[in-house]
Amino acid sequence: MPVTMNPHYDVVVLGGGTAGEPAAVELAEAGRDVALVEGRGTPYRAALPAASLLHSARRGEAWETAVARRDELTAGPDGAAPERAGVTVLRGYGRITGPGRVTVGETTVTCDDIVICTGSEPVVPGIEGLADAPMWTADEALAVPDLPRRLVVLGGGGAGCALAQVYAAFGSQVTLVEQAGRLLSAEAPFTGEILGDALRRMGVDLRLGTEPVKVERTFPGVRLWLSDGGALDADRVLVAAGRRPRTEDLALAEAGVDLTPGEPLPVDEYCRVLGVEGPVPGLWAAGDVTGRRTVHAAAYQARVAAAGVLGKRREADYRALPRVVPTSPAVYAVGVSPQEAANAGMDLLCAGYDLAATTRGRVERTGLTGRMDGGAGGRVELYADRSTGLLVGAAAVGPYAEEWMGEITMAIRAEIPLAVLTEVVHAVPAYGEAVEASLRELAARL
Ligand SMILES: Cc1cc2nc3c(=O)[nH]c(=O)nc-3n(C[C@H](O)[C@H](O)[C@H](O)COP(=O)(O)OP(=O)(O)OC[C@H]3O[C@@H](n4cnc5c(N)ncnc54)[C@H](O)[C@@H]3O)c2cc1C
Ligand SMILES: NC(=O)c1ccc[n+]([C@@H]2O[C@H](COP(=O)([O-])OP(=O)(O)OC[C@H]3O[C@@H](n4cnc5c(N)ncnc54)[C@H](O)[C@@H]3O)[C@@H](O)[C@H]2O)c1
Repeated sequence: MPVTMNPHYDVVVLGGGTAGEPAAVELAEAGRDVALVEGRGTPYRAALPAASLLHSARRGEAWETAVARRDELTAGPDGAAPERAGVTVLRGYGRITGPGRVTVGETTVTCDDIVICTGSEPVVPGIEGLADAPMWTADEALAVPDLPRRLVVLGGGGAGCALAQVYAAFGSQVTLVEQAGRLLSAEAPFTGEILGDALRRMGVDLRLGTEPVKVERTFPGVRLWLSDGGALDADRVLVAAGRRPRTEDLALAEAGVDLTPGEPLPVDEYCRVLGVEGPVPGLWAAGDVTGRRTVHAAAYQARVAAAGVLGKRREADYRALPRVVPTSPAVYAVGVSPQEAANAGMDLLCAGYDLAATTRGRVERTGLTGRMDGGAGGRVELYADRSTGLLVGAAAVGPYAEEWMGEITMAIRAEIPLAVLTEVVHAVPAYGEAVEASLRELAARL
């Protein structure tokens, strides 16, 4: 009887989302024989449909037009990029079944290197009755055409705020329930305050410092009882209560990797997976599965891991990774947050400036009745480490803050001295005026 050989690849990339697809393409373009294992028909890209709906809302499009635009964007046109680069795409959920061995359905393949890019999955809180209620996670909401009349959004992190704004902009009556006392609780408090103001102006009912304790189906809708004694009636609940790394298909105990369900896969600065005895040869990871939580972090780690597979030593540097909520106004944060600095015992110097005091702010705040954020305020805050005199973090809220805060990202990453930064001249009218004023204040106080 002939012996059937398992197909062998140089590299198997597990998961073809934001991290996996570019990793596979880069490795194939460098001449490696690559298989990409993807569980879904089309790879998952939550940021894209959410940003598309927010863009449509800003343009004042009808819901049906917005959904059509979202679906067109999510489906293509780059769906075939891996195949074009010569990657073999294996459809189905893959499992690591041994060192250098991946099984997809009935097929087992072997390889020299595995790059794990399995992403994350939504956390659904174990609230009594929630599982039986009409409920979406963000993944489901971003794939269906429905526009609920009354929607409860559970969670006031980036995803909850963005989705609350989407549905409120298209006419749903939205209530957002956040267990912490403020929105975006990991970021500087002013960010959640200004964004909350914008959401309230759009009609979103914010319930902060409370959480559902029980959920009951009330055909055709749902009733939620809150810990503060209140109750809410809605047609649907959208759960945006966080995500956890997806690691259940990774049988890594044999490789000496100590995995706790729901916890990130440990990696070093080269994106090598860490076992109890150090980096595991031939095992790499990138994206949400490592505990990073943004598109750009996933793409960055994918490049670092691909370089490692190709034998180049590229070290990841996370000091200036941006965090973005692309709402109106947008929230942007980079580097150390005030909370992180306090936890680390860092002596943080803070300087800030309101956008309303800039020329552009004064111009734009006149006659705002038709704008989606209703003219909510905006602000920049910059953070320096007093002991080094260097910028270590920043936060901003304002129209397209993610665009005009790029220079601060660069300044943190390149460790540009404040004495140089304060000599940079910004055009007027532009929100860079607020950045310039904050830099001068920091420099004066050092
Ligand atoms: C509502 C929402 C909005 C967001 N908005 C933004 C934003 O504006 N900006 C931003 O930077 N980030 C945003 N994010 C976060 C961003 O989507 C993620 O950080 C990013 O997608 C992570 O990329 P990844 O490749 O690690 O995982 P994913 O993109 O989740 O890809 C993982 C892929 O692996 C596949 N997979 C999983 N397990 C297996 C397996 N065993 N076998 C085969 N395939 C498998 C999945 O099907 C999936 O396609 C948002 C997230 C959400 C939920
Ligand atoms: N624009 C975006 O939406 C955006 C942008 C960048 C990254 N992301 C990423 O997407 C992922 C998902 O975002 P997210 O906002 O769901 O996660 P998150 O962890 O940022 O926020 C979840 C929020 O839900 C709250 N919460 C949890 N359980 C609750 C309960 N039972 N009742 C009330 N509130 C509860 C938490 O207190 C927290 O504020 C994150 O990893 C995030 O970094 C999103």
